[in-house]
Amino acid sequence: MTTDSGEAQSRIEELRERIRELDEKYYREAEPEVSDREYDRLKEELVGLEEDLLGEVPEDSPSQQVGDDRQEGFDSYRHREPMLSLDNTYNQEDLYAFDQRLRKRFEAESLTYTVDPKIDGLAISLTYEKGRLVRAVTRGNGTEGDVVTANAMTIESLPRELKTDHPPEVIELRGEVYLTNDEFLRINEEREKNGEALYANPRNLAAGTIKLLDSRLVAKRKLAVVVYGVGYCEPHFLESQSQLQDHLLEWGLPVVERYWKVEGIEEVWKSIEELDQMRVEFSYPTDGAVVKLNQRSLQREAGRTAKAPRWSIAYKFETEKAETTLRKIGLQVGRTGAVTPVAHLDPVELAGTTVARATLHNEDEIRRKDIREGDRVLVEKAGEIIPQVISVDLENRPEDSQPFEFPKICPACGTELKRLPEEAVWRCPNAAGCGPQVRRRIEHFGSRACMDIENLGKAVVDQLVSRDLVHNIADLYRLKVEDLIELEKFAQKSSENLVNAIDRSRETEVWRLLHGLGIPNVGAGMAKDLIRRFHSIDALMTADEETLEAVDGVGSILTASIRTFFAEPKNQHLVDELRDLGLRFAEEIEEEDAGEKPLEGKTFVLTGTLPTFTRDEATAWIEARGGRVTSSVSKKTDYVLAGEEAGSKLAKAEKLGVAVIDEEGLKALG
Ligand SMILES: NC(=O)c1ccc[n+]([C@@H]2O[C@H](COP(=O)([O-])OP(=O)(O)OC[C@H]3O[C@@H](n4cnc5c(N)ncnc54)[C@H](O)[C@@H]3O)[C@@H](O)[C@H]2O)c1
Ligand SMILES: [Zn+2]
Repeated sequence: MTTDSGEAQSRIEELRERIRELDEKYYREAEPEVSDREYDRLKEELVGLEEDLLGEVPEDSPSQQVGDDRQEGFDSYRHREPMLSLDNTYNQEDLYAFDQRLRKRFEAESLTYTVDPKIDGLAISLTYEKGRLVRAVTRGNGTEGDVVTANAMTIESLPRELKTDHPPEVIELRGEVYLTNDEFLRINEEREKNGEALYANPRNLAAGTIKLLDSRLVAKRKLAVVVYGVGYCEPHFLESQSQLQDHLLEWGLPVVERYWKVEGIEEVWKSIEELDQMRVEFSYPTDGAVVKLNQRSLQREAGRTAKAPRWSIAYKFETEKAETTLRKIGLQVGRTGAVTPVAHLDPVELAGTTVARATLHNEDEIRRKDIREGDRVLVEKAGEIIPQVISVDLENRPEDSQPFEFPKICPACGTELKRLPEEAVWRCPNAAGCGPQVRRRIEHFGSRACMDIENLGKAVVDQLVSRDLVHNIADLYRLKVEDLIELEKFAQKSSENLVNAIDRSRETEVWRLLHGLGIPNVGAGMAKDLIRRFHSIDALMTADEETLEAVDGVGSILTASIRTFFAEPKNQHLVDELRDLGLRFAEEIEEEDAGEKPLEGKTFVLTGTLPTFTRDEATAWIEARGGRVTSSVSKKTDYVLAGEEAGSKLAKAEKLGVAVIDEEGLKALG
């Protein structure tokens, strides 16, 4: 092997690994690390190298696979027809080449196509049997997806029945679940008020929402859907894409705002340009156009690859970019000690706003792109709120430029930074003594989303910390009126008010205290769920992994996060101090719970949708009677409580010979 091909080989390996990593973040966690444009560029590079070096693109390359969105906690369903991805391109030549391939294949002068907006949401398959909606399933790995029927049912515009007297026996329709731009902004604003992390864009928020395990939470976010395709239909009667569009409309389904049926690729191109002009007016985010061969018979003949149909292509619109100079790489210390690099830029206009800062994500990202202070850089904003640095102009790099060395000590307190092997971030471990961390923790603790202590704002916290009056949240409860009078803008009355407000917070709801502790990944909603389940901070502290993971919405990251927090001696000490200071640690438990324990020692697993109980309610009911609920079926499971649409867990129970009961059966046990 020559050095060149050796280099190409190692770049291929590197790209494959990176793409797998980004797929995991995007599809399963709904938290992309880079913009879509940047991801697509990496894929383009990979395909190019694979073609050059190997002569063809191997089927098991991540460039040829449909990203997998399946998650724990859902039953799975096998699509009658696979749900594929689409080949995509950002350039006109590829689009014309697509047309040329098809014309050659069919020996035709010109072909009829449809052009749709490409909605930036997530794909969903909707099965109607005899006209009735029976199932909604995510794309999953293309062959098998997660059943999300209950969540899809919260979508107001999704008809339960097709408006026709002659519905097909079975039809699997394909569409996109999305959030309008307005709803996205509304939810993020609310999250900001509550001190919760913001979502990067509507697509990720929609993807995260459809996968919530509690449909009542889904209902609070107004998901919407648009239907644009068909996977399977019995009997086969649809002859073209345009005929399908007519039926969708007639059946009362929400369809794309506008679609074009045109002759030949020139017309396709014109429609795409027209779409690009008008799409700003659409209520949903779009990132391109989807071109489809109109005739179904030709579609079938054209066939598909493992990843995408050969009769369709997505043309994606470029995102705006701007070039500027990166002056300095700064560091920010967050509430949980994460140290994030930030690019300080010469201000530049981008997509209607002035950009002076851009995120650099983490050390690996800086190294990967070899970003240095003084570089000319390209920044872009692709549906995301925060701009990113996408590349560096290596040719115009100043001669004296130096690679960026990620600092080894905290810029705020000088403590040596730590990086866990499974994490990409460096953290300052000095939670108790690092200025910005201490300030942000105390601010967070006093905020409306936590203890709701009036007048304990940022300016006050800054003074308390810099005057050495407060070093941690427990110190707040030791403050005296005399201490506060010394502060700027404080007098006798206002000092008394603050001391009283702090004092009153001792009695507040327990979830507020839990949220205020600042455990990474535990937001207000999660804190409520945890307290509803465990009733006290102490019970949560001693809960084992299995019990934690059985709580709706708690996965392995959250479990690790909670257990790591309470395992830290400094945090244990803080919790002890708060207890001694008289803060409320436990909710009162209803009478019922103190009574008999007929389910003592019994382990349950829940699956499917129950007729009257939600999952949380069923869990609480079982626990109140001494039983335990866990997440996966094993020989140790005593009962599987199965509702409608129960899937793989039920099958497993039957295989292991575990007793299966329904809600009635459960009530009979208690
Ligand atoms: N930022 C990241 O880290 C990251 C990671 C993985 C994937 N991605 C993004 O996701 C893309 C790959 O995702 P994908 O496989 O879902 O492909 P895709 O989104 O490029 O295209 C296929 C999908 O388009 C959707 N679609 C929307 N409107 C449609 C219409 N009118 N007709 C037909 N289909 C329509 C369907 O859901 C279909 O599954 C990448 O190109 C990239 O942009 C980003
Ligand atoms: Zn520090």
